[in-house]
Amino acid sequence: MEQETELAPPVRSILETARDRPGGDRVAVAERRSLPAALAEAAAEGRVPVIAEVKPTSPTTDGERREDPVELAEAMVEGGAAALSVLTEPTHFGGSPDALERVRAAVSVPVLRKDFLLEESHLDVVEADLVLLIARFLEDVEGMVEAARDRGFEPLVEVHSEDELETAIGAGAELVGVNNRDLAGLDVDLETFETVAPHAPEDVTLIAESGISSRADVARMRAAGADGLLIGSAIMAGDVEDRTRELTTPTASETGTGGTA
Ligand SMILES: O=P(O)(O)OC[C@@H](O)[C@@H](O)c1c[nH]c2ccccc12
Repeated sequence: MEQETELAPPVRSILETARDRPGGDRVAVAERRSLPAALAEAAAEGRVPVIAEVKPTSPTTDGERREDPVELAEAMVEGGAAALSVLTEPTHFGGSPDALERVRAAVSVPVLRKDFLLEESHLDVVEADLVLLIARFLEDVEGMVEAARDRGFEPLVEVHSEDELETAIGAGAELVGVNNRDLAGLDVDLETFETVAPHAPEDVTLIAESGISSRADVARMRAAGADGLLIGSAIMAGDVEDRTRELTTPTASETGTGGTA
């Protein structure tokens, strides 16, 4: 794990509170919904495979969306989202395990639990189809990958560099998210995905995370090899259904009919 002094102050504070948050009783998912299958299905139906994120607020967002997360989630699915991500971090993102539980009961697409999970017991707070594991914050990525699978949750291992990608692959990750946002400075650069993606083995499902805000960004990440795109702020910033529909509609270059994004 990196020196935490290198991290942006909000991220340090998130980690401090995450460490102290209680674990739960062991929960296991009854029937897991497959992310790769959902992404492939969306693509086969002519939609860009997007994981839309219910993210009420964040350290880099002004204000907070206070609607019922279930309403937001249903609007995202209506707008064409292949899967959903739900923040469960309460102090900096306005999330909750309860929101995830209710969203998962209301929709039939796979749902990712988005949080800063630092130890095994944190996995036991709520059921999800997928859990985010941030390589940078874990000493034993492989241990957490196994602990997640053991409970029936598929791990999505988040990386930000080629080194972390190697760690993730070495730990047995089959789903890898490349975060375009640097958790040290919180700045976003889509080149991160473009730089890291070519080093991933073919059989890994690759997700481009963060900073995707237009159809041009979507086309750029798809061209760089993203099997799926994780989009939060750009969808949460407007009418959620309309924004999701816009970002899941392929540009001419992606449908192969020519033209540019
Ligand atoms: O809102 P954006 O820029 O579309 O990003 C979504 C998602 O990638 C981002 O919320 C995220 C990626 N990794 C994280 C880890 C923790 C908290 C949040 C995140």
